[in-house]
Amino acid sequence: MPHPLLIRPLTPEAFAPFGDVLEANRDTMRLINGGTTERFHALASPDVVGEGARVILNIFRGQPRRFPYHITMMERHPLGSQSFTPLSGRPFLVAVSLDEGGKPGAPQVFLAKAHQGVNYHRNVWHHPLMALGDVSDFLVADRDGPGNNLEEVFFDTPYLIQEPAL
Ligand SMILES: NC(=O)N[C@@H](O)C(=O)O
Ligand code: NI
Repeated sequence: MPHPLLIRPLTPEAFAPFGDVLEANRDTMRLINGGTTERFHALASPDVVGEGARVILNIFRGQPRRFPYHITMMERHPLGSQSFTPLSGRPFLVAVSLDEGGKPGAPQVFLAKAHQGVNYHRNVWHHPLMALGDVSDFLVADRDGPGNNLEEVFFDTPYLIQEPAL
């Protein structure tokens, strides 16, 4: 029987064990360009390791997930962080897990608003991109370079997510 999961609002505090929330946080704001631009400075810092590693920027075009949705696996990137910033003006789902002896614990699911992105810290368990509603584009900063940067674990019993109330 799948384990049902609740969906929580995405906040910097709740997401802190897993990474950073990318949003126009006034505490980070500095006026630039003669006062014509607000710079929300250093919301996160990409982290890539290994000889020949580099930070790259990508666009991911995600198909919307259908519900009820089963989380059957989680992944992590041991060699680099990975961030997702929505470009299509729609919210999306974020699922992350604490590490339990090298395996992902129960997923924690957050609803990211259309103006919120996330930066998964290096080696943090997360579910692949979960777009909502329609095909959605995301700006993704992650790692390119040699070495295996993907570890996947499949759960014995899936977890169940019901359609989020948007
Ligand atoms: N595989 C890939 O590049 N995407 C995943 O890492 C993901 O988190 O969506
Ligand atoms: Ni990933």
